[in-house]
Amino acid sequence: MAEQAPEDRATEDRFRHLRGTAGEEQVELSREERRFIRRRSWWLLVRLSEGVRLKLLLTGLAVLVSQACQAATPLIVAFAIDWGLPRLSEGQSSGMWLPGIAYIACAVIAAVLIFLYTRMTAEASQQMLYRLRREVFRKTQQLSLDFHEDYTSGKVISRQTSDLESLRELLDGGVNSLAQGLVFMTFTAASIWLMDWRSGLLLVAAMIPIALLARWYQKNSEVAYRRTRISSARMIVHFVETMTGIRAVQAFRREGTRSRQYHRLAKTYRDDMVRSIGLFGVMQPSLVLIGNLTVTAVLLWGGFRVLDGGLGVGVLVALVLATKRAFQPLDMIAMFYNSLQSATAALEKVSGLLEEEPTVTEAEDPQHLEEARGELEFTDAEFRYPARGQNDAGPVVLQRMDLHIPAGQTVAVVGRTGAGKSTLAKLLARFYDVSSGSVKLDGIDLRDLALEDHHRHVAMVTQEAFLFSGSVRDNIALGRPDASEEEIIAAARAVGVHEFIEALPEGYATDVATRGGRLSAGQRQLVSFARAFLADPAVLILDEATSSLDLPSEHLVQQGLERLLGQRTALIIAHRLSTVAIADRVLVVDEGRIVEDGSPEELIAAGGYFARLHSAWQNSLS
Ligand SMILES: Nc1ncnc2c1ncn2[C@@H]1O[C@H](COP(=O)(O)OP(=O)(O)OP(=O)(O)O)[C@@H](O)[C@H]1O
Repeated sequence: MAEQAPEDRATEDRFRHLRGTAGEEQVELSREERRFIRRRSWWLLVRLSEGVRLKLLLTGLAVLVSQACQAATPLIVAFAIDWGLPRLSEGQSSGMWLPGIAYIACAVIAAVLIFLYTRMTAEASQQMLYRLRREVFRKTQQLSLDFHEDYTSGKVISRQTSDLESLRELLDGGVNSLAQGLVFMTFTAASIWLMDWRSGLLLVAAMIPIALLARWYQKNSEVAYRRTRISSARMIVHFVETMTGIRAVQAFRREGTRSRQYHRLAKTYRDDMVRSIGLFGVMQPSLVLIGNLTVTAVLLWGGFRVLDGGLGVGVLVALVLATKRAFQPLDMIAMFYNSLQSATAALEKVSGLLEEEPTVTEAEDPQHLEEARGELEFTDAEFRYPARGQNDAGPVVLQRMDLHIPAGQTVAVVGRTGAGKSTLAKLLARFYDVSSGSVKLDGIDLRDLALEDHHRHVAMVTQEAFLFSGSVRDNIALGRPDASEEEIIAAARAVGVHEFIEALPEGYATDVATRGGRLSAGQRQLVSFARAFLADPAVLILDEATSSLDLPSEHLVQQGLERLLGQRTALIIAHRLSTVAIADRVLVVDEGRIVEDGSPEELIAAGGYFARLHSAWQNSLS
């Protein structure tokens, strides 16, 4: 698999609890767990760098040469003072122009290379982020419904936004600063060694406390940043949930409670961030202090040696300059380290998400079905909802069901809430696969049917009748973007929504998200019927929720529905008995079993659950 680091089976089993998004909230990790997750994260980065590696190499080279040029400047100063000045005083002009030309050449080369590598880094890092954004989007769209029902859109949003932002900070500026800083420090340190090895020793001594400090920071900030990723995701989840459920929030006056919960989450995030940045706040000044103490030591020791005549003044000036400059990049490196820790925590989460695999997949060698009649068959079909992250699946929701629906039949499914009606629809739409037994369309097991053919032949119109921002026309043509204007209008006419659309401010071109294009629940339902009509599937599944409709529009929807059904096979999760009237057959589902099956008249005559439901409905009408 392209998205996974190559590893053996034993490792796979040992770290099952960290696979994919499982264990995402675990903050403290053992050494081995840490290594496993790190490997996955770095593997992702390596994969993303495909195609830009040459650019990265050239960037590295450009950084190397430009920093060498910059590090050479103190040497040129020393050369100018100790070699150039005496010659100049003897009247030789070469004492001035030789160091002058060398200095200018170094400055120009460095400037040109800095321009080049800044550009190349931006191109390489943006290319990597572009790939990652696309991958995260593609993956989250691909993942089956069980993943989304468990993971929530808030978490996906936090992966796609705040986590990728952390990575952007690192790739955009961080890597550049690190390469620049390291190369600059190495060259400057080398030039110090060349000028005076004793001062070089002081520099090496300074590396000891720096290494200890870095170790301390890494250990602590890793955990701290992991915490910030978790608290940031929780905050975003709460925000997204509140906004998507804003109607319920306002209807039940939950604003205060939701705000208080959000404040708590935002406070935790703030505290986690302060803790992480606080660690950086200790490391950075400590580095500056170590740097300044080293400069003082070089100055003092060098000063005494100048007095003794053991060191030239020019060399001492160059040494102090170089030592000061050698520590300058530490600031940048520390910042890099900080963004590295933050990005690594983000990368852990993103690489986990990319490791997830859809549970509903296409067979290796799928069967094709050009034209479908629409015959459906459930054989010994049992279903449990998968319990993600746990070993056992949930309780049995559908109990070994046998059901045959001939092509063209309209079947209404009724039953108590939680009986398993929607589950039946979800299995037909292949949002899930049965746990055992089979579901077949025209004799082909849905698991063996090519996904494209399944999508073409089986369409589901959901309760929410979701419309995407864009024109009414585009919304109708969702399942068949190549449909002609005439076909779109014909579909709208068929379900009886054409006149209404024509009356909109810009007709079919009206944007459904704008004020003039905002549609009522019934109108949205009709547009979604037109969409399904245009897609022309052999099997239509309707999870209808029309309780919000007033009577006239309910009548309109009813008419639209009848025209939509036509000769298709239809499974209607019926919440209103007026819909059941148009069904050829009614199934009463209870606790995952079909307990009554027959025409509406037969079931009324039989005097069971459906008969009671029907008489209650009759009473409510009279
Ligand atoms: N994603 C899920 N994960 C786990 N259990 C689920 C999930 N969705 C539904 N269930 C459970 O499966 C059972 C059947 O649910 P289903 O949605 O099919 O009922 P329904 O008959 O359509 O109910 P309603 O009329 O209220 O929509 C219920 O007990 C429910 O709690």
